[in-house]
Amino acid sequence: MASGKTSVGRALADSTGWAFVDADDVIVERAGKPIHRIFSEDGEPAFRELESRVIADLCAGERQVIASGGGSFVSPQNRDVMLSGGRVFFLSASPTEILRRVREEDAGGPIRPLLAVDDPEARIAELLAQRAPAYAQAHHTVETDGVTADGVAERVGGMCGISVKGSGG
Ligand SMILES: Nc1ncnc2c1ncn2[C@@H]1O[C@H](COP(=O)(O)OP(=O)(O)O)[C@@H](O)[C@H]1O
Ligand SMILES: O=C(O)C1=C[C@@H](OP(=O)(O)O)[C@@H](O)[C@H](O)C1
Repeated sequence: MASGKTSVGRALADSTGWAFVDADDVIVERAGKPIHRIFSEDGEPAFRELESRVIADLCAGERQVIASGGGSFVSPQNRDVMLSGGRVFFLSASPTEILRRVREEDAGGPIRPLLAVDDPEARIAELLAQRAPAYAQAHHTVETDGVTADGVAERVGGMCGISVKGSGG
């Protein structure tokens, strides 16, 4: 969540001419409702099922940068599809930084469903701890605290031999 997948993914896509696809956007399109309503009306298991179908469909494509929701890499099935379909980057951020970014982004809108709790920072820390073994299986991990989104894109691009346009940091 708010690790910079969309910002970084778009910058990489712009620099390569590849398509940028946000898996959450495809989920919303297919469900015909926003993520917070999928969670509240259909439940998290229904969201995860739809997410798996979307990940499988997207990973069958080529020449694209895919940003997928922070929970998508937890499922072993999704992980296999993603790891065999391309290069997987885990963008890491601390709970404090994630909460700062989420608050800035979600100001006035519905909070991400998994963070609609009394202590969202503790919840983020808990989710990161639970998911750490899964995230450790990504091909690469990039720390993003204290680095701008452009700076992260430049680092990821560098690891792929891509010069990222317009990076300022
Ligand atoms: N490295 C970064 N440093 C500071 N803010 C960032 C960084 N990456 C993303 N952001 C900001 O955090 C918010 C979430 O970023 P986004 O790219 O949508 O993340 P994700 O797709 O992982 O949820 C946005 O407001 C974005 O501008
Ligand atoms: O971490 C998660 O389980 C989720 C992260 C969200 O995506 P972002 O990582 O883009 O916020 C979205 O898929 C959904 O709210 C569940």
